[in-house]
Amino acid sequence: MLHSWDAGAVRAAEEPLLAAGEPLMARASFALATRVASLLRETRGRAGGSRVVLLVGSGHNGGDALHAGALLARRGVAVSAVLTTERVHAEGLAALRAAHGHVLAVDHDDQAVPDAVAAALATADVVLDGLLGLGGRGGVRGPAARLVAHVAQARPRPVVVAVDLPSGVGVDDGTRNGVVLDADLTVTFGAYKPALLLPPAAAAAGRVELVDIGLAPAGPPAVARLEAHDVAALWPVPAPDAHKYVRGVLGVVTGSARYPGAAVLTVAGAVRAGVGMVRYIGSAGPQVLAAHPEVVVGDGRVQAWVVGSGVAPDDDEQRRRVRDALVHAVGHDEPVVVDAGALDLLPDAVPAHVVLTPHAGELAALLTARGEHVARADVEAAPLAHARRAHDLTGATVLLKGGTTVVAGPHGATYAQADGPSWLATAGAGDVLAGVVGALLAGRAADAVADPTLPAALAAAAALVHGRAAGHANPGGPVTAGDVADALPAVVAGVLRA
Ligand SMILES: NC(=O)C1=CN([C@@H]2O[C@H](COP(=O)(O)OP(=O)(O)OC[C@H]3O[C@@H](n4cnc5c(N)ncnc54)[C@H](O)[C@@H]3O)[C@@H](O)[C@H]2O)[C@H](O)CC1
Ligand SMILES: [K+]
Repeated sequence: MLHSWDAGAVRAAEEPLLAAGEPLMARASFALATRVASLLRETRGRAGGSRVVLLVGSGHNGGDALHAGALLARRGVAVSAVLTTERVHAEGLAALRAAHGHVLAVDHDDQAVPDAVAAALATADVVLDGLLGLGGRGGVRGPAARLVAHVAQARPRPVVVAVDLPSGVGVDDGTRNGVVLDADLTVTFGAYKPALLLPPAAAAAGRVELVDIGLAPAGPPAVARLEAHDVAALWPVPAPDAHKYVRGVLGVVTGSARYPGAAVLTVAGAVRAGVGMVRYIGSAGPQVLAAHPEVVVGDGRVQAWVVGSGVAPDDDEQRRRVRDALVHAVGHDEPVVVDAGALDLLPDAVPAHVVLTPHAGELAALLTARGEHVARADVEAAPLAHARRAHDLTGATVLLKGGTTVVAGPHGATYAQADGPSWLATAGAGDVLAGVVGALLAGRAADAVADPTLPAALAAAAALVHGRAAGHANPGGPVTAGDVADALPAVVAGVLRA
């Protein structure tokens, strides 16, 4: 599992170490310089003779960049530091000067990037972004913002290495504030920060390498990301004496006359993820049976539910069945996945074993219906904040679908899963995901009710398997929702071997 800690927790962890005189910045900058040197060797054959430009802000992040620059300069790299403020880390600047690094400055009042700076950037093999780190508040401003825009537009673009974090991201909430310098590599110190896992900021980080500088953040992580072996530990694997009823029966109230395919796909997700049995309720029975003869059509005892995928707003009969299922599920402590056309039927307050699976537009509508006036773009700009808001307002566990799927549950349980290719953004993929979440809730229904943080972990596990199934179905190319479902058994088997 990848864990990330917010700025407050990282600072709390660093405090006693700094008080004890531990050389944290020396460790960080040494690791940074080592990584940049090996990057230069990979791209240019050797580090000596190459050119590195440091973008330096006022804080310790700039200090890291300056110290790393000094170390690189001593290895024969031509290093130029661009100071974006008069107030930069004094010791780092002295080290760079002593190593014969070149120092340039941008004028606060000058609207343009000075020629000398533009020339250094034009020939740089690597640009080190040391503008803002853990202490960054809001976007990059002033001359630093002009520099970032200049580098972002440069063609060819130099390789960008972010120091600790890409400058301009919201460290704890994963937002992007104005111009952000997209990095190819981020070398981060001591612990992952939430922005390195959360959308949309995480996309700016490129590859992330974590450097151990001796920090041990305490308390629960802010955001986690499951890996295959975590999912293996969560997955309901049948005991040797299992039969279909103990493995979990899933009630599925999805699809409508207008969207029968959604019923077929939700069921496909559930049966291929390994649920014991599916009971389908709705008008798409014939289509479901044609595709999945193992399904039982009609009412009966279930351990968990999936409701709403492909339920058209004008299908009164199916909406009544959804409402009945929701009332039954909440009243009988049965976990339930509430998708698409069922989201507007959600009761005001529900337990955490009710798992909502909206996309950004649906989450905006759900919040707006509860008086928040949120647009889809607001959700996309700050997915975690909105998923958490929806959890706070409803009590439900919220899985927000997107290129990176964010899950927010009780007691701060938060996951960000980025397991699927962009090809997964295809019609019906969400229906399959709802089925996979349902299968996991049915298989671990009693646990999911007893431990309110478990539904979030199960939802994240479903997102991992669903994302990987898309990659497995057709590596590097397009997939249909049906292909994703078909790939599930092999992906689950692979995950269980992890
Ligand atoms: N975590 C650790 O144990 C270690 C961290 N290191 C590095 O230190 C930075 C954090 O340093 P800090 O000085 O606290 O913060 P910043 O470098 O991000 O700079 C803050 C600085 O900038 C000003 N500021 C804030 N927001 C803006 C803005 N939008 N525009 C302009 N200026 C802004 C603010 O007032 C401060 O003066 C961490 O990321 C690591 O890189 C250590 O080197 C190793 C140990
Ligand atoms: K940075």
